[in-house]
Amino acid sequence: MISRTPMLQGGSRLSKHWRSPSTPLFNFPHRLLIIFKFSSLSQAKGLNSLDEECDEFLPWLEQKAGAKISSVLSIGKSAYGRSLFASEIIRTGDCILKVPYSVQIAPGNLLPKIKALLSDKKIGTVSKLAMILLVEQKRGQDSEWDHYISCLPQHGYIHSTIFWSEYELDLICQSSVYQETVDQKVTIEKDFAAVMPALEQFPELFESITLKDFMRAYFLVTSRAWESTKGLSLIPFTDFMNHDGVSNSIVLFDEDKKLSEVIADRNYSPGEEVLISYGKFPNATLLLDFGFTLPYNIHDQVKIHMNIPYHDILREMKLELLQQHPSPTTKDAIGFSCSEDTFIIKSPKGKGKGLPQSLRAFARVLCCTSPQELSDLAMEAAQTDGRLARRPLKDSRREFQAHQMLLSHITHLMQQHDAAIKLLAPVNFPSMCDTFAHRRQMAHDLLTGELRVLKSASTWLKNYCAVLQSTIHCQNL
Ligand SMILES: C[S@@+](CC[C@H](N)C(=O)[O-])C[C@H]1O[C@@H](n2cnc3c(N)ncnc32)[C@H](O)[C@@H]1O
Repeated sequence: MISRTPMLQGGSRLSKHWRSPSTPLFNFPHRLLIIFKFSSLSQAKGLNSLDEECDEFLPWLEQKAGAKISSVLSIGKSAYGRSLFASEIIRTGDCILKVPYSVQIAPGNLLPKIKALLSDKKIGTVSKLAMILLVEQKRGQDSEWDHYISCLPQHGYIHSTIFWSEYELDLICQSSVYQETVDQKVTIEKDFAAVMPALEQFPELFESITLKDFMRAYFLVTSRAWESTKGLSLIPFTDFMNHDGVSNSIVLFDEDKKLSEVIADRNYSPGEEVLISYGKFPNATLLLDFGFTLPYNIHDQVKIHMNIPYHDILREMKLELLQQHPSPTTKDAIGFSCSEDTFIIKSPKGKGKGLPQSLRAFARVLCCTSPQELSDLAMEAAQTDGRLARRPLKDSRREFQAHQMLLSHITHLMQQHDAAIKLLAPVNFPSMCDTFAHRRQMAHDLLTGELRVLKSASTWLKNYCAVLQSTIHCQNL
């Protein structure tokens, strides 16, 4: 989520931005063991047990910070792994935790000798943070972060698609996540190659660290770090909070007080799992960067690619026209800019159709059949705000053809998604191993979410085409 400003964003009162021992020292009132009342998500998932492995975590972190971090939250286990639970009544607007920057892990924490080796601009901040995790992990109990590092999930609990087998990945080959996963793995491999000199120079710190270890560390960063104006950082304790797609609580950064904090967006009873929003992420992002999906994600979207075919004799002219009149850059849910032939269809909100202007403009250009039609588009752009084919074409017949072409492209994608989803059923086959069943379920969530978005775009296009058809019919009378 990192380089893409995920858990990394926010919007807030503060600065604005974008994840053992057994003595029960816990600040968890014993009465809660008896009076847990679960509701909402935690109830639905039937959860919360005390996390004894983490009993000493909060006292350790508070001691390290020299400050109280939270008096209303306790660490427990939920269906989503570790999580934070209300240990007292929490009311909307309460500040539930404050984590000083001094106990956050940022690339600046790298040992100076390693920092110098990693100064190469090609090595991203995610990889640098990953290196810190690897160094600290290697130091074991000698590490000042041992309490934290030993609480981080191990391989078996990680389900990002970068860890999926080829067979598992094939389940989602209809989704852009497939290619994004391939690309992400290439990036990680390149970064691993780039950090190799550091690994080799300090065998005492990095001996026997494999690409798989590096990938896990990389994933831990993408799934648990936040980006703020001060850069990327892992925020212990805060990163035990799980994601709720409709929560309005986000992690806030107070530059003056040099701390991160979270404000409750609703009331919680003791024992309830306290959730935050990592960002308005579609399942595609949740799956790749965090290794989970939501069964129904209101932020779902579909990335589609459309090209001007090589056999189109107007191809060069069309490309030139599109380059001269670029549409506003398409951004995906996490603010990543998409290339000119990639378009994002979103879940429609309110009256919105979810289809981006840029895609409709592209379709209008694509459907031009003569140089004259193309120069009409250029003229129209010059007469308005300079954007190409932003408004409906004056010629309803051409407008109809462009949207009909879009409709048939989307219909084709729907058929492919539909077929892929059918192959996934039944999702919970008794003989399937847990990991595979879980990943199939996530593939199912991803593809059904994308299909839902495609269907709503298709419905809008059908209606629009029907209106255009009747206009053409009237004009012909
Ligand atoms: C920032 S960490 C949260 C703490 C984490 N549960 C743990 O055990 O340390 C993010 C990870 O929690 C899990 N997670 C968070 N929200 C989830 C959700 N709504 N559904 C399923 N898994 C979730 C995913 O494994 C994700 O990679």
